[in-house]
Amino acid sequence: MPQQQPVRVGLVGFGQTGRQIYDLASRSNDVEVVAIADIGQPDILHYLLCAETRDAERHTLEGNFLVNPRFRARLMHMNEPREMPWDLFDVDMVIDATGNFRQRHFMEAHLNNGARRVLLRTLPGDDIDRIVMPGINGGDARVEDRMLSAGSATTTALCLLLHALSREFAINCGSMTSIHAYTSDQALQDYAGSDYRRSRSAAENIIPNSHEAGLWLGRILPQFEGKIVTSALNVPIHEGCLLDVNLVFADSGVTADAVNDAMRRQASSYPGILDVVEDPVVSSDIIGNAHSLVFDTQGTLKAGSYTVKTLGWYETLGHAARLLDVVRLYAALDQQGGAA
Ligand SMILES: NC(=O)c1ccc[n+]([C@@H]2O[C@H](COP(=O)([O-])OP(=O)(O)OC[C@H]3O[C@@H](n4cnc5c(N)ncnc54)[C@H](O)[C@@H]3O)[C@@H](O)[C@H]2O)c1
Repeated sequence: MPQQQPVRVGLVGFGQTGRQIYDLASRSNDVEVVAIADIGQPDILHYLLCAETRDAERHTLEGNFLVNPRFRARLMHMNEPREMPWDLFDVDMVIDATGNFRQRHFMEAHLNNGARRVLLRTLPGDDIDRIVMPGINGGDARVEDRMLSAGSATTTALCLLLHALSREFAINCGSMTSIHAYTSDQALQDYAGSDYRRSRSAAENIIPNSHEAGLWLGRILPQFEGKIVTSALNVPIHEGCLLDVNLVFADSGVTADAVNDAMRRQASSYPGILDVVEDPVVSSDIIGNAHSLVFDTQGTLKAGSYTVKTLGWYETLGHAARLLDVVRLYAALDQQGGAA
């Protein structure tokens, strides 16, 4: 059997998510990051990587290359998708981890420059080929897909909860609030931004925010199209997010214990992706956890006849891990079907 070549990834954006993807790939045996485009200076990007990772000495900067024991990645100081020369690096998948290039025309620019596929770290801004979540709708992926999104960390956590519970119960509708760590697009001090509340200091406030998960849910789980409303509260913590979901069940007999038991049973169907915690954890306990949802059995409460409230934890590391899972999913499809 011929040895399978590592999948070659190009990264756009070496921020929190980009660095997590790079570090995870450097510890894998099947994915290589071969080129990275970012507006940051190479020495600063290397410094940030080393500040956040364990075994920082594994990552060195050699000229314009970030080097680790498994591969070398060319750092490219550029900011326009149409200028990024993916053909020079024989890139299988470009991962956009900036959140800035969610429209089709940006994704087409990466494809025109030689990338075989493009994967967004965020929900898309336009209609694209597929929003893919391994373990949830990975079976729908097609070898001809080119423009992809892995959703977002919050969307994945919500989809996992709905996917797992709907295997055991009928769910009529619900609401989700993500109690979310602040993100780098928020201002530390009050600063005029894209909307009123997001112009207020992230370090000092609980900031109510919209969330697009509900708009795209039907593309991932068609049975929930238009049934779940979604929003966020951005809070002054650096990392660790909490998903608060109220679900209205069709059957009044569904108890909090039944929901917890179902999640305990279902967790084994999503290895490495969904976990269940029985301990009284708080947000900092979840940092470094690569699951996309850690369901909290102590948070489950029943209200009235049909409504059950649930809590679940997640952090961006889980999303970085899922992005690499999508890369692997398409590599396996290419392997089975021959690269299109
Ligand atoms: N981290 C989260 O919890 C979270 C949650 C939801 C959404 N998001 C969004 O996802 C995106 C990525 O998240 P992150 O936390 O990794 O962000 P980040 O700010 O840490 O990283 C973004 C990186 O992209 C680079 N960049 C920006 N514009 C660029 C351009 N034109 N060309 C090349 N590089 C460019 C920046 O220099 C930075 O290194 C952001 O839009 C963020 O708002 C993040």
